[in-house]
Amino acid sequence: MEQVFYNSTRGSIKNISSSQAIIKGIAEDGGLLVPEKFPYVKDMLVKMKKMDYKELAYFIMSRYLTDFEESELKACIKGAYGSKFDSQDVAPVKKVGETYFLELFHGPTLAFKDMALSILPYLLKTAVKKQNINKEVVILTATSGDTGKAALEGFSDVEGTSIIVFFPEDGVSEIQKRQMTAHKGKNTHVVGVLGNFDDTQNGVKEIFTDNEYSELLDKKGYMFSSANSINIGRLIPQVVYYFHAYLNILSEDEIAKDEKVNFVVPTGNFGNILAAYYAKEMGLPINKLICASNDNKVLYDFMGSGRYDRTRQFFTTISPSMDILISSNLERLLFEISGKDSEKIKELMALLKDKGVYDITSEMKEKLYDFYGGYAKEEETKNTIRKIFKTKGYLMDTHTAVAYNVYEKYLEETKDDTKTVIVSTASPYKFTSSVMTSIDEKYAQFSDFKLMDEMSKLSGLDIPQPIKDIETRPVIHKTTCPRDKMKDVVSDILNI
Ligand SMILES: N[C@@H](CCOP(=O)(O)O)C(=O)O
Repeated sequence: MEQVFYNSTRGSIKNISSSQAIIKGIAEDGGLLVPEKFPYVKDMLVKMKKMDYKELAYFIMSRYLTDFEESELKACIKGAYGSKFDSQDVAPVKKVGETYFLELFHGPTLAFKDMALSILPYLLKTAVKKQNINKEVVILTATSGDTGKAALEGFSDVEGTSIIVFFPEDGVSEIQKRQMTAHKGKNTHVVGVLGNFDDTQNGVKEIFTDNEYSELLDKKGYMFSSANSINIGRLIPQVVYYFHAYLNILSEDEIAKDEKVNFVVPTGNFGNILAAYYAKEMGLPINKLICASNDNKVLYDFMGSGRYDRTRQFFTTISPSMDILISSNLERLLFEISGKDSEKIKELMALLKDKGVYDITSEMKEKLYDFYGGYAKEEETKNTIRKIFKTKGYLMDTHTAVAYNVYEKYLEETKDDTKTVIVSTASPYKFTSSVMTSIDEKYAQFSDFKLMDEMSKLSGLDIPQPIKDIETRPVIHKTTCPRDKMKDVVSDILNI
């Protein structure tokens, strides 16, 4: 297999191995680590058709994680995609009307983050061993709702690691919050930040790139890594399910060999849709990557104008995992469409930090051709949930509904009849109140927890096992902190 090395988008790191990249999480210059090239596998799609999820995961991931031995990577995959998923298929594709839903919420925390965070702890542990590191790895995570619980689940009681999750105290659903604050695990810490997700993510990134603090940590026997999609070890496992979805539809003869499909991705931090872009670069026949936003439509505006402008009102919406104005992984796309120009990326990221706004060049904008941006207002999201449930009997969560609504607008505008896959990122059970009141306002009188039963009665879907007893689970993690005290909280937790 051809070796693939990793570079920082901002130029300070060149040619490190995949295990080094996974351990690092983010480069010291604040840049993100990217593969130097994309392995091309289009000619092998027919061969891949016969693979189950684990075989496919090995096929794709082994082309990126080239310093992992076959036995090491296979062990990671086996550990990750087993009994914790409630579907044999791991990521089933459901046809609803003429559209396909790629359901990524069958893992232990009911969101797509499980697809990568089930395997990241295994990859990290293997990488640490390969690099002969004998420090405790502290996983710092910022979450707008879903990553946090998936990371806690993945890293709980993993030897040689501890995990600290920061979430916006008032910016997640009740069920998301309880999933995190009631989480058990000796090495886990959960902290509510008195700010929004951008504050939370910026705070974490500042800690990561504080070199003096890293030195202190090093002396005390610790090192940081990330469970967010800034870590390339989060992103690569996500590429797999785009192939899986395509091959699934191909096997069902819904499309012909080499026929292109569209993917519609509810987007916040840009990791999920970037994984689809990586799949396209690897030769997966993709027509459009439809980037769906909620009222925090910074990406929609960017796709249309080439101007990224985070200086705007931040909205707390019913699709909280997408309430983000600084979309981390866009930096990786900018790097690709600039012709891997790290000087340009440094300039744009400095503008983003200092002024909150940057413009890409017209050449870069042309390369956004693969993408289509759209957004759904709150009422549109609610109407979509109600309409699709009433007309097709399919119950979606709020994030998936944003994607579906944007797809309807795309269809209306383009009349594109390419087969389309909606990426369904979370179970409706994580957002019971928003989903149920979309169907009928009468549900507004019940709490999120009580609505789990109502949802089950209405939809005929069983309450997922991992959250059955969530209402009565005691809250263990009660710490909150202002945005500018996050580093102090980390120091307290680590006792340094
Ligand atoms: N939507 C995310 C925000 C963090 O994104 P990530 O993909 O970088 O982990 C969440 O639910 O926490």
